Amino acid sequence: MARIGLLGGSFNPAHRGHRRISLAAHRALALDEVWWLVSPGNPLKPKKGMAPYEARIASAREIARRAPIDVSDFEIRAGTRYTVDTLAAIKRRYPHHEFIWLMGEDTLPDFHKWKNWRKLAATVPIAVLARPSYDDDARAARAMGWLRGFVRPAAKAKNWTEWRVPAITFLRLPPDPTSATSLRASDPYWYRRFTSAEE
Ligand SMILES: Nc1ncnc2c1ncn2[C@@H]1O[C@H](COP(=O)(O)OP(=O)(O)OP(=O)(O)O)[C@@H](O)[C@H]1O
Ligand SMILES: O=C(O)c1ccc[n+]([C@@H]2O[C@H](COP(=O)([O-])O)[C@@H](O)[C@H]2O)c1
Repeated sequence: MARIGLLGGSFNPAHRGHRRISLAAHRALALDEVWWLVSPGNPLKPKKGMAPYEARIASAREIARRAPIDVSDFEIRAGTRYTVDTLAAIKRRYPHHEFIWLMGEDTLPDFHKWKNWRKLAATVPIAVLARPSYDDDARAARAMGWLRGFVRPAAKAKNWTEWRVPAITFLRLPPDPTSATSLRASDPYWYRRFTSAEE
């Protein structure tokens, strides 16, 4: 049974923060691998400003080099956009793997807007990864009203495969302030490096 952490994201572009949190989660959760699921399009984010898929996946491959991280276009192949659908499809496709959903603290305040988020939380355990300056918002998140009853101690996080779902744990990882938003602000045309000249 391979133990896989799934980090879904826009990766617009991928950055050092993604790599650091993935490596820290790899250790904290005793994972075999982290899979970066590069999203064809986050249903809650505007399309405007989203670089081509090809560039986002290429940037992810560059950042993930020589790490136990696999960059995946699973959502393109499965035709899924919503995480709850992706998780159902990935569990069907890999019945012998154990999966845990990884998400940064900044995604928790909007988690109650995700499609069937309670069902999602009942599909795989969730590990929330610390992100500088987002911890108060995360604790106060609307979804936490329901999820609070399912919190598991980070000290026992390596036992996640034994948890009955829903289960959510908060990992206090070394903080990394990097964000794709600030990278785009300093280099709006970053994706040109990754797209073919003909385009
Ligand atoms: N520095 C970081 N610390 C903790 N979690 C992070 C960090 N950067 C990204 N994440 C998490 O990784 C996942 C994918 O993030 P995403 O690709 O949206 O990058 P981002 O930097 O948050 O992008 P943007 O600034 O465009 O919103 C999300 O769950 C996000 O919370
Ligand atoms: O399923 C949903 O309704 C849903 C709504 C918003 C975001 N997500 C997922 O959350 C992950 C993080 O997205 P992002 O754009 O913040 O990097 C990515 O895998 C998205 O597909 C999923």
